[in-house]
Amino acid sequence: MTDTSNFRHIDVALGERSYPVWIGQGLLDDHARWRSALRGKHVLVISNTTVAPLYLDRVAKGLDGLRWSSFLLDDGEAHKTFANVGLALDALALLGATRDACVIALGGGVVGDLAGFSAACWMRGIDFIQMPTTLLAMVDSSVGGKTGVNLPAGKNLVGAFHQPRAVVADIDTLASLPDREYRAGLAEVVKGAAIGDLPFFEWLEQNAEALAAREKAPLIEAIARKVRYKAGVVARDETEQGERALLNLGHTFGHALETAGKYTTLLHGEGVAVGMVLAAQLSERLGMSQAADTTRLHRLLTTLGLPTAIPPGMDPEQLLALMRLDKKNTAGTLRLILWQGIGKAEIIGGVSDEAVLATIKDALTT
Ligand SMILES: NC(=O)c1ccc[n+]([C@@H]2O[C@H](COP(=O)([O-])OP(=O)(O)OC[C@H]3O[C@@H](n4cnc5c(N)ncnc54)[C@H](O)[C@@H]3O)[C@@H](O)[C@H]2O)c1
Ligand SMILES: O=C(O)C(=O)C[C@@H](O)[C@H](O)[C@H](O)COP(=O)(O)O
Ligand SMILES: [Zn+2]
Repeated sequence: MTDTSNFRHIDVALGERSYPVWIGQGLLDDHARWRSALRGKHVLVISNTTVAPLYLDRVAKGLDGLRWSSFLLDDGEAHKTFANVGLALDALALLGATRDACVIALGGGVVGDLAGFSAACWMRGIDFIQMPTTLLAMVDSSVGGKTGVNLPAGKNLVGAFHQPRAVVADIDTLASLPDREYRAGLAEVVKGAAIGDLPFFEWLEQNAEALAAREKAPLIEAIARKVRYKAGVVARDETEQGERALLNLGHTFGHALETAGKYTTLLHGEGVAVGMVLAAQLSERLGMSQAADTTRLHRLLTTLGLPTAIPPGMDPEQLLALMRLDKKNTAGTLRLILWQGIGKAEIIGGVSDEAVLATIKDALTT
């Protein structure tokens, strides 16, 4: 059952489509709570071959009396593909899922993004519930309704905004999460603070060692603060007409680094960590921010055990070409989230290729 002392409830306020984010211990077994978000009789649980053996049984116990099946992805970013969306839709067809069916996404961000997109596509949109099992998915990907898949040409190039009905973040599942994945999740926590919450950034600096050591109290506090921050941004700008783009700090560089490394070199959160440092360095080059802020960002990421340097062997021109396919760009110009210092970010258009290339080349040589 849910341990109430560590329980948090945060709403994503979107009118009739508002939904709760429940954060706590034992939530996968709190069937009455999450079953309240189910409407029909059909459920497809989408997970992967690593997470399902660990946690699917606990979810399955809550599906008594329903018609349900599961669809398991192979593990890894390389499987966040259109082909797998097709197979997930086939699984919904085989189940006979009607419009009141629900998809449950049990896993990290890869599972959540693909499951959410499958739900958005089936019969032009059915319900889904996020059950994130990585730190990154708890603090970021399960909240806000960005769903989608990668193409060989780049990350997340196909997708839809489709909000979940509920987010069930059972932090007990983090016990089995490898350290490297845990640290990658912390990068998206730092991002939220770096964009728009100076007091949170200062709190992270004070609690960095405890967070790196996975201490429970600061961890719950960090998850809740990041989710509350993101929920506010999403409520104000659901479809990224303005402010929401700031959540992309570090991502134009980061996605290019992930794609260039064929998803085997850097995890998403690691790409975001390196990308935030590059965005800070580019901002300095353009006279928008101070070296002292870049140093603080660098120090916090390092204390949390995150990479801050471009992996060896990356080609600056290839990275720039990948950055040109970023969704924030407009005809002919690169638009990036740049940094004005801790807690302040801005979307800037017309960034020159020269400035981006010089930033990447400097980072590769220092
Ligand atoms: N939609 C959004 O707003 C959004 C936000 C951030 C990231 N993303 C996307 O999320 C993805 C990254 O998500 P991620 O970092 O969770 O990666 P992931 O989904 O690949 O999960 C990381 C690894 O941890 C394993 N795992 C998951 N839960 C586990 C557990 N409890 N115990 C043991 N192993 C576990 C997975 O099998 C995988 O190997 C990327 O595709 C990224 O683009 C989306
Ligand atoms: O929720 C958002 O908005 C984000 O940008 C969150 C990011 O951390 C996340 O990686 C997202 O998937 C990036 O989206 P994209 O629009 O750059 O594909
Ligand atoms: Zn991200």
